Amino acid sequence: MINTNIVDLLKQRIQTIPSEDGVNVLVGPIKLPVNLGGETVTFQWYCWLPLKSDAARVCLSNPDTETLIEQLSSYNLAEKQQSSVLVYGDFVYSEEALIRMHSICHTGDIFGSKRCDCGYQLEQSMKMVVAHGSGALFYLANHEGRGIGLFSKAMAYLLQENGLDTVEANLELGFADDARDYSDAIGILRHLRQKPVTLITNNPKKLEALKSSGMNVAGRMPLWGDQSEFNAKYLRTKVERSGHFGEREKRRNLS
Ligand SMILES: Nc1nc2c(ncn2[C@@H]2O[C@H](COP(=O)(O)OP(=O)(O)OP(=O)(O)O)[C@@H](O)[C@H]2O)c(=O)[nH]1
Repeated sequence: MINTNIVDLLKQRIQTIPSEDGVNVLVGPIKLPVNLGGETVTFQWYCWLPLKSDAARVCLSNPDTETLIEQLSSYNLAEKQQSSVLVYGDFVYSEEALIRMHSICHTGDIFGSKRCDCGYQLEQSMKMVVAHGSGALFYLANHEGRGIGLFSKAMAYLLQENGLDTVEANLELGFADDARDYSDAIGILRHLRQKPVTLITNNPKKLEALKSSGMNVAGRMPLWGDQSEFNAKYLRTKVERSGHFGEREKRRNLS
């Protein structure tokens, strides 16, 4: 039996959002002051928990906070990763908002690896959202290595050290070049905002996923930078083999 005060406190910030194959339980907003290039910027942070099949059925038939809290410890969540989103400004009502769907990169985002441009893109896109005045950064935790997972990415790196490019390495290990799915994140985005969004990306697949969901996409903002001898081949492969928009392709206004 959970203390009723605890349940009352949490239930105001917990929502259940139907997804393609279950539900996403969204918790937030939570005030999050962030050090962004030496300045403290306050975001509103939300985290979501995808529940599929049985767990989703239980949650849908009995969507109360007490049941959720009781079941939490059985989900073994520290062994899995949950995605989250940092929201900035008047996200519901602002006429324009910048969105970044950032795929987790343990090596680039946490260690600052220069083999890719992920760490740079993460910090830069947060700065862009803040400078714009309204937007959101989705941090997608089930996207590591374009969906192959961290351990497999480590194996892919070894293959790349022996001459394979990013696409070839993924394929040789039996994966698709890009196995990422955006549907849960898009469901959360649509829950948080209906007005148009501009997506920060060089990846046409992200843009297409958002547009085909019915989301109102006003345009695209490119994000290139932090190029070095260490990531030159990686960046070239993105454009030449994965179909990313090149650096010289102008930002697109889709409206
Ligand atoms: N398999 C694999 N994944 C990588 C490698 N380097 C970075 N990644 C992953 O690639 C993902 C980022 O994808 P990118 O193709 O760099 O960029 P994108 O997200 O498709 O496009 P942008 O929105 O323009 O950044 C992250 O999940 C990284 O972990 C690599 O060498 N091999």
